[in-house]
Amino acid sequence: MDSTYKNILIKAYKNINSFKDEGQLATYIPELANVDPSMFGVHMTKIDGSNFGAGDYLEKFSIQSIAKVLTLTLAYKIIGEDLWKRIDVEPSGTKFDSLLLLETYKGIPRNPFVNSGAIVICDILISLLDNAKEEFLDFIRDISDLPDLTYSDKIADSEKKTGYKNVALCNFLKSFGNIKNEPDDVLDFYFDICSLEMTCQQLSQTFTFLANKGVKISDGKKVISKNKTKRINALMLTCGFYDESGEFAFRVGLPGKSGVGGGIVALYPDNYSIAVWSPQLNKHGNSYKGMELLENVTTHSELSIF
Ligand SMILES: NC(=O)CC[C@H](N)C(=O)O
Repeated sequence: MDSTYKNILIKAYKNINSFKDEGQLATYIPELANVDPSMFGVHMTKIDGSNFGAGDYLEKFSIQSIAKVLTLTLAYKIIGEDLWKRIDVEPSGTKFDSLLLLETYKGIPRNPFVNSGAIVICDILISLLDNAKEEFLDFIRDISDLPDLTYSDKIADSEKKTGYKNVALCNFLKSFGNIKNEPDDVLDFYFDICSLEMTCQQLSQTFTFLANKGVKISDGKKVISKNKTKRINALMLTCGFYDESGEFAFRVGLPGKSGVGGGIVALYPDNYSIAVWSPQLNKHGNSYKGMELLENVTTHSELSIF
């Protein structure tokens, strides 16, 4: 990777690493409370394949809600625009697990990235595929060129034991007719996709297709059309950080997606994908240092979509 980018990443990493972390671990999923809170890594992959990482970028972590972009990609690829009959494309302005607007909008989630929207996507995939759990894994292994990617049973089981809010969301959606399968099956699949583990390097590599008009950078294979890529990126920009999506666009200026494991992935279309991990979260459930680092990178590189 060219030295300008490397230097920007190294400087940003060192700078933010010296900050006092103002975030907290996500303890509502018991297994996530066992993560070393001092972990901090970043990795960038450019669409020419060059890449560079700093800090703990080779450590695996739970990608949690970042997986929602990948389930959306697969469902959207298969059923196209019919998807939007069951999920809207508006920012929610609420926390990721809020029940509030579901009643107002009669069981239509505001967008695919709040938990309710991602649960509906899981339901859609279960209806479309013979074995959603295995076929989704095949899909992400294929788009990432990472055949070893897998779910963490430990994390999925931990969330299954305590995920009462998601159980409530799924049953509430079912009462409006927006869940077609058994809620238990849908929730099992939802907890599985949230338990996926990746390193920052693997995550930035996996997301390069969204920075490359829907095309894999390794072999030129189309993952999803240009138009659908535009829409997925638009959703990441407007809804990727829940009630902090405006703040992320304002400070960082890139489409991105966060997870309560402390990961964030962001894209600069036609240029690069970047993944950062620091497990301590701000009050909106987004990585505190992760956001600081990405703001530093786009400010010093003077490269953002705006
Ligand atoms: N924002 C997130 O990463 C939330 C995902 C988490 N599995 C949950 O449903 O609560």
